[in-house]
Order: sequence, then C-alpha cells, then structure tokens
Amino acid sequence: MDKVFIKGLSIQTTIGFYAWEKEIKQTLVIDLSMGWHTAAAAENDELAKTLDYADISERIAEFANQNPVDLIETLAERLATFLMQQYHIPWLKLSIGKPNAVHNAQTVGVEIERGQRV
Ligand SMILES: Nc1nc2c(c(=O)[nH]1)N=C([C@H](O)[C@@H](O)CO)CN2
Repeated sequence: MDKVFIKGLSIQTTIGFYAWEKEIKQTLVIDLSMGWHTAAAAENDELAKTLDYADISERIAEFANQNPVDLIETLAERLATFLMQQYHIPWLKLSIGKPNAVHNAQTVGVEIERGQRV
C-alpha cells in the first residue's frame, strides 16, 4: 500500500499524569504514516483525492489541545480513532514522543499501528 506521511511534527499541548503537568504545555513530537492509494490523486493532479498532510497536521495539534489526557497512550489511541474516522484512513502507524519527559533520554514515547493494510 502507498503511504502519506508526516514526520517530526512538533506540537505544544497539555499532557501528563502529574498535577504540575496539567498547568503547563509540553512538546510532543509526532510521526504518522497513513495507508492511501496515491495513484488516484496523481492521475489528475488533485489534492482532493489524497490525504492533505498540511490539513491533518493542523487537526492533530487542535485535537491534542481540545482533548487533554494523562497518558500519551490515551492520546495515541484517541487520535488514531479520530483520524481514521475523519479521513477514512484504512491503516495507520502513529508514534508520539515526549522528548523532555526523561532528562537523560533523547526521547520516550509510544508507537501504535491500527487498521488493515489493504
Ligand atoms: N508509558 C508511559 N509512561 C509514562 C507516561 C506516559 O504517558 N506513558 N507519563 C508519565 C508522566 O506524565 C511523565 O511524562 C512526567 O515526567 C510518566 N510515565
């Protein structure tokens, strides 16, 4: 399957288990790969027939800020469901990194894969 992807999308949002984390915004870095048949868009050079990575990048930041949660696992699960329903995406792989969470690690995070490759 072809893919449309977004790598290293940096967003600022409220996220975290501890009380102090609910008072601040922190950086999350998102990688997203979405299964898509890109040939239909390429045939007539049509944006409307593909996944618009600019639009989706904006929606990800909005979603995270409108749905504050404790765990990045929860955000990953809810964001994956939202994107698949909203854009009719059959399969995606989503990773969310929290680069400032562990001071002696470059980054920490989760990666999930949902749906079927068609
Ligand atoms: N697997 C996870 N572990 C931890 C998370 C998380 O979301 N997933 N979150 C925290 C705290 O919010 C942490 O980021 C504060 O430094 C701890 N472990």
